[in-house]
Amino acid sequence: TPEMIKRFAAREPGPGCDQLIVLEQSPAGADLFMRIYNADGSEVGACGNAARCVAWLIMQENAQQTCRIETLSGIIGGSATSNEWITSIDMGRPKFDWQDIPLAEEFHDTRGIELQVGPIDAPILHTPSVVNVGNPHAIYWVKSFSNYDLSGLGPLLEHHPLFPERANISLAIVHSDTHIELKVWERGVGLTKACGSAACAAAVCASRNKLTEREVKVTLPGGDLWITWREDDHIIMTGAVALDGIIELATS
Ligand SMILES: N[C@@H](CCC[C@H](N)C(=O)O)C(=O)O
Repeated sequence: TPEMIKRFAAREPGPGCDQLIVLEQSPAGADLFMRIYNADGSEVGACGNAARCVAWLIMQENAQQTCRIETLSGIIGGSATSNEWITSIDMGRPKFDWQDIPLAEEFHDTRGIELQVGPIDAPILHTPSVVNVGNPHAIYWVKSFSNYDLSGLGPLLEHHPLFPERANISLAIVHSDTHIELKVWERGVGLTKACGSAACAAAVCASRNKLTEREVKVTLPGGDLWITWREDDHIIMTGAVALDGIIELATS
């Protein structure tokens, strides 16, 4: 139940988690169905970091080089790399239409929508890019993080009436045409150290806005991810998997 998930995910007394992942048999014949619950108990369609971890587990346990994971938003594919601890996920295609994100109002150009924070003539944040990569994201482009209190602004934007299904909110700094740095307020969670789907969302929006190449490194407080938006429109996320947290959980 949502109450049980909230208790399990609570950071106090801890260790807690951002998401609780439940693995089931896949009705569509993939290796598994991955059910994703946020810390607030809500069920959602995508989680890049969980996908990487679950793909790693499937491939290690079955000595496979690839795998298929069904989620509420479709089937995504995992593949092993030459490094045992680095996994790639094909996160599928981004959706940019306002109905698909979804937004409550029609916007033709989702590269930058009218959603500002602060006074009309001197907004603190403005013109976020929006995209759905299995879940909804809004990305504000900023020069530095120090002027913004994401823990204060995040909840307001997550619950803004423009987002009928709420949204994940990111602040993104474009350091170069191959490097983005990200801070994320996750829907149903709060500030996070890492968000794979936000990294994908920021990468495709940056490239769509001609701020970066189609292949970028995305730095989050918890580490780096490498995102490639392929010419066939699929987003490939590559990053590390570690077991330390799992060992800690299992023995405590
Ligand atoms: N909070 C997100 C789902 C989880 C995102 C995740 N941590 C990731 O790595 O992508 C949502 O509600 O959409």
